[in-house]
Amino acid sequence: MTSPQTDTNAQQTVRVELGTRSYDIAIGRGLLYQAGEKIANLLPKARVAIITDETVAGLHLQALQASLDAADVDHVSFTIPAGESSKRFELFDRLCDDVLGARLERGDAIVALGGGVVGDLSGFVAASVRRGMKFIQIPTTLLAQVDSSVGGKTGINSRHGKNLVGAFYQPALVLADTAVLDTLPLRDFRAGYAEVAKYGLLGDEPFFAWLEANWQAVFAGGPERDEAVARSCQAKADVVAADEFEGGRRALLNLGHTFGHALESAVAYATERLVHGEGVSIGMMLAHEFSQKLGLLSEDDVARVKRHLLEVGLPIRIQDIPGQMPPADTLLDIIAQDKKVSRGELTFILTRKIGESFVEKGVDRAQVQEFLKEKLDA
Ligand SMILES: NC(=O)c1ccc[n+]([C@@H]2O[C@H](COP(=O)([O-])OP(=O)(O)OC[C@H]3O[C@@H](n4cnc5c(N)ncnc54)[C@H](O)[C@@H]3O)[C@@H](O)[C@H]2O)c1
Ligand SMILES: O=C(O)C(=O)C[C@@H](O)[C@H](O)[C@H](O)COP(=O)(O)O
Ligand SMILES: [Zn+2]
Repeated sequence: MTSPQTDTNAQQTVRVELGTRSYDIAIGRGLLYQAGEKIANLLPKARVAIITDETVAGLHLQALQASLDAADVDHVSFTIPAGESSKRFELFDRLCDDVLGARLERGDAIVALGGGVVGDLSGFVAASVRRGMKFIQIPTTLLAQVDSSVGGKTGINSRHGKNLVGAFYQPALVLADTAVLDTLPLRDFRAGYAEVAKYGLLGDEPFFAWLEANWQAVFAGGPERDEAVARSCQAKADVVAADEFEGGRRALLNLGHTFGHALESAVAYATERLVHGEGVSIGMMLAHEFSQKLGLLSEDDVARVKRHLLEVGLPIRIQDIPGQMPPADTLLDIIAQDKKVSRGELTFILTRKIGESFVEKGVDRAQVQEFLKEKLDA
């Protein structure tokens, strides 16, 4: 595994190695103010369409616009409503029309300023308009800085399930200004932390142990937060460089998502009930408990995962989601639409030990159904 590089301003860089499509993830406080200069250097004379959401626009859009002005970069801005329900076809359609209406060319750039919703939707617009424009991510949530801005998965949700329409499309640059996380509500910070913990759980027990010892400092800000972001980005960059299109190992990044996505879909992406990172937290707990049920994982490891997710304030049970949940059969039907399904067979990310997850194909539906029933009745 490579390590993040640190420069004299305490900014760190992680490189995603993908041949001619390689790119840097810059991490550090204050990067938003350098965005104009960095974009002008990377894409001289390019025009920029900023896509953001209403909440982020009120907090951080002006700083980005001022930085682009200072670097003489011409820009337009488009704003979408905040929240998961914006990851839908109507907004994709509207944004494509907005970008084409502004007469941006293929060599111009879409800049996603926001969380994973803005990033996933804007990336799909960038992949589609003129068959591919330049794309830059400026992630403003913890989740987007450690996960969604890296690796090129873009797309929208469908009534058939989560992220079912989209494209692999890599950004040309990621600028993660960790100072913008100071305005993030605690609920969204926690949700992003679930994806941070995921990297430890899926493949790096020492990182999980480091999080157990340092999570309070990560939540408080300061150097531990930046370190958690950089280590997470490095973990994701390594996996993506090895398996960009999820032929095998990349599916490990889906730990907790087979259950989690079904839960998000079951609540119709209503973020007042469940946000993605919360679904991942419950899904990771379920994946570890399911691994134990299959005789793969020890009770002690399950208890350790549970203790940490609980101490940071994340939900771990389906019953933690407010309101009525559908029965096991319905959840199983949703899981059957998961993108990892192959020839009708279910795939899950299971675990032998903390930090040793693996991809299991051909998981027996009856066992999943029985497990979900037990969990819903518990
Ligand atoms: N492409 C990928 O690899 C990938 C990885 C993980 C998750 N995702 C997707 O990401 C989405 C979840 O992303 P998210 O958790 O960032 O949600 P989000 O984009 O909805 O952001 C959460 C909330 O935080 C607000 N917000 C954003 N930045 C802020 C800031 N700095 N200060 C104050 N408020 C701010 C937003 O307006 C929103 O209300 C899901 O759709 C999920 O499927 C994609
Ligand atoms: O980048 C990946 O690969 C991931 O699986 C990261 C996940 O955290 C993320 O939620 C992703 O969007 C899920 O991918 P999907 O293919 O299951 O939609
Ligand atoms: Zn995720």
